[in-house]
Amino acid sequence: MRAENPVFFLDYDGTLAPIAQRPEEAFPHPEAPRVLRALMERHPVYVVTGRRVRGLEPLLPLPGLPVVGGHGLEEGVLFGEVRPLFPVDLGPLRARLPSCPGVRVEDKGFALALHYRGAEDEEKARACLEAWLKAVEGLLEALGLEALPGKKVLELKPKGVDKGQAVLRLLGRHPDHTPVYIGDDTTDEAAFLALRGRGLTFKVGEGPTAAQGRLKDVEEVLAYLQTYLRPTSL
Ligand SMILES: O=P(O)(O)OC[C@H]1O[C@H](O[C@H]2O[C@H](CO)[C@@H](O)[C@H](O)[C@H]2O)[C@H](O)[C@@H](O)[C@@H]1O
Repeated sequence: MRAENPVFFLDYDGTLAPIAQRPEEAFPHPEAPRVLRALMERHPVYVVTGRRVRGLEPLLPLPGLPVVGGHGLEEGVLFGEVRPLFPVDLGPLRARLPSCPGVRVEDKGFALALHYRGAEDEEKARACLEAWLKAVEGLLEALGLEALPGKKVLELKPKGVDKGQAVLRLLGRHPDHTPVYIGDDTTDEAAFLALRGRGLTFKVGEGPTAAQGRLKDVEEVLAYLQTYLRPTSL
């Protein structure tokens, strides 16, 4: 399945980079920088990630690559300007962080990611986070925040901002293009739903999804993207 005149929306973790034990160790597939550079010369390309835009720079050395960070909370280009899109105050939540053994806090400024990957007992850490979530329900409501579960992570971020909304905003800038969205996580489902009937969507890996197609792993993602680098037959 290949789109004519595509605009690419690519998730990072689990899509361009295999999942790693810690966020800072999630290096892209060795082919990813070359393929992305070549794609960018031919078509519009955006990375749509839950990470901070700046957080991608040490991993993906592609100056000028457009990135939507924080599931739509900020937008910019790698090694260039980045602008926040929504106001957020996480101060009161920072004062109520959970004390769950093995849970690591990634403070992105506009969102908190509570990671339990690698905890000695991941299930216990997840259950502890659930209990904490119940305890801070009222505070989240008052701050206009919501919890977004991802791969062994629970993210607290402003309500109503998601990759679906982000991708529709970006697509508005490319009205004559066909969106191709590839992602692996539950957080990508909002984009799959938003793009229903408008382009091509691919879920990476197993699990229920609203995407139309499936790619087995990061290796298959790169192989698929490379099909857009071959000359088309006349
Ligand atoms: O939207 P994405 O590009 O998929 O980013 C989602 C989150 O990715 C990172 O966490 C995930 O990947 C880590 C590295 O592989 C892994 O250790 C962790 O368990 C995953 O949840 C990142 O740290 C988060 O900020 C992103 O929101």
